[in-house]
Amino acid sequence: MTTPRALDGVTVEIYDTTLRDGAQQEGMNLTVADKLIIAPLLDELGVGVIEGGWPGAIPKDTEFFGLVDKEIEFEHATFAAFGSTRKPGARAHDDVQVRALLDSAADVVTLVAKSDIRHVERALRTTGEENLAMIADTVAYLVGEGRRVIVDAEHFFDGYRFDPAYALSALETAFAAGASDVVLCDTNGGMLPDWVHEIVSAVRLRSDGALGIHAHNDSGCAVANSIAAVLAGARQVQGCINGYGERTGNADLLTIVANLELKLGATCLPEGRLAEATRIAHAVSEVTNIPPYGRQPYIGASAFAHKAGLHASAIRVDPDLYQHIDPTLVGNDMRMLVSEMAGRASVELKGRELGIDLTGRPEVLGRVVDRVKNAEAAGYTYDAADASFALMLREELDGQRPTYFRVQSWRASVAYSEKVGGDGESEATVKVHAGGQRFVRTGEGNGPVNALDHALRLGLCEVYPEIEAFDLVDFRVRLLDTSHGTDAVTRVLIQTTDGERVWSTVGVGPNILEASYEALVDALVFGLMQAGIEPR
Ligand SMILES: CC(=O)SCCNC(=O)CCNC(=O)[C@H](O)C(C)(C)COP(=O)(O)OP(=O)(O)OC[C@H]1O[C@@H](n2cnc3c(N)ncnc32)[C@H](O)[C@@H]1OP(=O)(O)O
Ligand SMILES: CC(=O)C(=O)O
Repeated sequence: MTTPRALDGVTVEIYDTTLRDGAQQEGMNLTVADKLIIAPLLDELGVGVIEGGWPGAIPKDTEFFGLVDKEIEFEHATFAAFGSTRKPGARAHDDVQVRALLDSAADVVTLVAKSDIRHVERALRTTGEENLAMIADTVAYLVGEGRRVIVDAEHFFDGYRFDPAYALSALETAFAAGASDVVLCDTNGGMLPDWVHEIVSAVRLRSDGALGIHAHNDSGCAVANSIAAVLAGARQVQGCINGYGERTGNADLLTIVANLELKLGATCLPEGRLAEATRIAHAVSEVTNIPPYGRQPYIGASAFAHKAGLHASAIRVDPDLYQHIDPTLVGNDMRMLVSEMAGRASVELKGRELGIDLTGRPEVLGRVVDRVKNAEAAGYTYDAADASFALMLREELDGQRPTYFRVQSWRASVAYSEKVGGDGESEATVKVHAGGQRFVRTGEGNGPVNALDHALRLGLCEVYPEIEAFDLVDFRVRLLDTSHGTDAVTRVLIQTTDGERVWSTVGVGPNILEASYEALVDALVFGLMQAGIEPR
C-alpha cells in the first residue's frame, strides 16, 4: 500500500515566464529567434502557459508575438502576453499599452497590478481607490475582448504584511472584474515558507478565486515558498527554467514541478514529460548561452554524481540507499566519480559505467584505488577526467591500454617577434613512431601547447586520419601549491570532442608544457580507443 501524499489528485497549472521574467536576468538578452527556439521546447515539456514577453513595451516582444502564431504549432501551451494595468486617470480602452496586449492576439493576458498600498502611493503616485479602478477597468476591458486575464498581484506578500485589507481589496477587485486567477507575487523575494503558507491560507479563507504563486529567490526560498503556497491552496505556479530571472532569479520551475509531482503527488505536466526535464533545461541553456549549473537540483550534471567511497559501497547494493529519487524520472543519470575519496566499490561501479566488468577482480580494484589515491596526492584529479581514469584502468587490466604510437621526443618553443600573420609565433617538433614509420613533424601555434598539439596531429593523422575529427574544446590550467609554495606543480585539464562525444583528460607536470603533453596524449589515445580503432 502506498502512503497518500498531500497533493494526490490535485492539478497545478504550470506557467512559464522564462521568456519574460527570466529574460530580466542580468546578462541575458534573448533575440526573437532565441525565443522562437525556446517556446517550442517549453511546449514539448508540457507547460500550461508560456508568457512570451511584454508586447508594446519591448519591440522584440511585439515582433515575437507577431511571428509565434504563424511559425509554431503548439501542442499543449497557451500563450500569455504580459503588461500592466492602465495609467492612472485614463481609460483602459484608450491606453496604447493595453491595446498592444490585445493586438498581440495572445489568448491570455497577464496584468501586473499593484497590491501594496505603499507602492500605489509612492511608485504609482495615485490613491488606493484609483489603483483599484485601474485594475477593475483594465481587467473588465480585456475580459470583454475575450481574453483570459490573469492578474499578477505585485508585492502581494509585503503588501499584505503591511496592510492586509488593502492587499485583499486589490485581489477581490480583480476577481470581481473577471480575472481567472490572481497570482500572489513575492516580487522582492524576501519571504520565508511559513509566512507564505500563512498568508496564502488566510487569503483562501477570504476568497474562492483561483490563486497562483510567483516567487523570487532573494531569500534562497523561491522553490520552498512556491511549494508552501501550493500546499496552502495555490493552483498555478509561475517560474522560469533554470531559475533564470532578475537579481537572484525566479523560482526554478523544474525543481518545483519535480517536487510537486514526485514527492507530493500533484499533476503538473502531461504524463511522461517530466522525464524530458534534463534534456529540455540543457537545451534552453544552449540558447541562452548560460552554462548549465551542475549542482542544480534534479537536472544538474552533479545531481546524482557520487564521490564518496562509502556511498559507492552502499550504492553497489542498492542505488536508492544514496539517492532521493530514481534519476531517470527526470531524465538524468547516476554517475560514479573516482577520486582520492574512492574505495574499491567506486572503482567497480565506475568500471561498469565504462563498460568494464571488474567483478571478481579484487586485486585490480585494490591496485587502481592505490594508484588513484597516490596520483591525486601528486596533483591529478580524476573526477574531472574520466578518460584518463579509463586509460589507467585499462593499464591495470593486464596492459589493455592500446599503444597507437610512441613519442620518441618532443620540444616546443616560443619565439618573440613582430606578428606578421600566419598560425602564430610558437613552434613544436615531435619525433613519433606510428604505423611502422617514424615521423618528424613541426607544428606552429598561437602558443607552445597549441603548437605541440598541431605537431602531434601532423605526424599521427597520416596513420590515424580519424584524429582529424578531434577538437580541443576546453583547456584549463591550475597551479597547485602542493608544499606551501616551494614546489608548485601544474595541472592541465583538457576536454576533447569528436563532434558527438566529449571526453576529459588530465596531465600534471613541473610546467604547463609537460602537463599539457600528458593530457594531449591521453586525449588522442582515448579518442581512438573509444572509436574502436585498432593500433596500426
Ligand atoms: C515586477 C516586474 O518585474 S513587472 C515587469 C517589469 N518589466 C519591465 O519593466 C520591462 C519592460 N519595461 C519597459 O519597457 C518600460 O519600463 C515601460 C515601457 C513599461 C514603461 O516605460 P516608461 O513609459 O518610459 O515609464 P517608466 O519605466 O519610467 O515608468 C513606469 C511607469 O509605469 C507606471 N506603472 C508601474 N506599475 C504599474 C502598474 N501596475 N499599472 C500601471 N502603471 C504602472 C509607473 O508609475 C510609471 O509611470 P509614469 O511614467 O507615470 O511615472
Ligand atoms: C509580476 C512579477 O514579475 C513580480 O511581481 O515579480
